[in-house]
Amino acid sequence: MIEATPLPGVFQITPPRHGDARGFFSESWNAKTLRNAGLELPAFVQDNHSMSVDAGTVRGLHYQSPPHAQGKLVRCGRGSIFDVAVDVRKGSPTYGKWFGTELSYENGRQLWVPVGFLHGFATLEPESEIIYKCTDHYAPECDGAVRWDSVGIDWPMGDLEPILSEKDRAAIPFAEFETPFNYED
Ligand SMILES: Cc1cn([C@H]2C[C@H](O)[C@@H](COP(=O)(O)OP(=O)(O)O[C@H]3O[C@H](C)C(=O)[C@H](O)[C@H]3O)O2)c(=O)[nH]c1=O
Repeated sequence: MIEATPLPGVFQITPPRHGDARGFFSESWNAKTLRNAGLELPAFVQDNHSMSVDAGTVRGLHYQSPPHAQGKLVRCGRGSIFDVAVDVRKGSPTYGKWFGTELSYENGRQLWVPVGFLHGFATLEPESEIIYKCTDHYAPECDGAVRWDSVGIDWPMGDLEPILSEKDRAAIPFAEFETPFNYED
């Protein structure tokens, strides 16, 4: 159900699915179940849902700086994505290191991305949807972006042409990024 990753603090979570002749039921998030499994997540205050029409859509690498930094619990409701977290906590032993994993409707896997990490994803199928819980509200004045292709992430895009927003096309390279996050926070 809960798997550690090479980035301390980032976890993969796969809630059980109860199948029957109609399909399945799953508690996609249950604070008590996670607490009993040893994972205490901060409170969530906002749910987001985005749909990307084409495979190869890249959203990220994004963050919100303090005082509205966000932890995110990400899942894929339709299709599949390659979801990535990058450690950007000054002083962290894994600073600049990334972890990526496939989240899909099929595998039901989720990724917990704590405060202090960049988050981004690439869609692997058309009309892929992500649904994610955030630990702080949207604060455009705190919104930041780092170029998706400037961290050395091994995106599984194959020959897909990346589709980016204007904001993401104009994002700064990681080498110029000054993180607002500290490891001991
Ligand atoms: C994030 C956000 C956006 N918006 C509005 C602002 C724009 O008018 C529109 C699209 O925003 P944006 O292009 O920033 O959306 P994404 O590129 O999907 O950004 C998100 O994608 C990456 C992967 C993330 O982890 C963040 O949650 C977030 O940065 O939605 C809102 O109204 N509320 C929000 O919380």
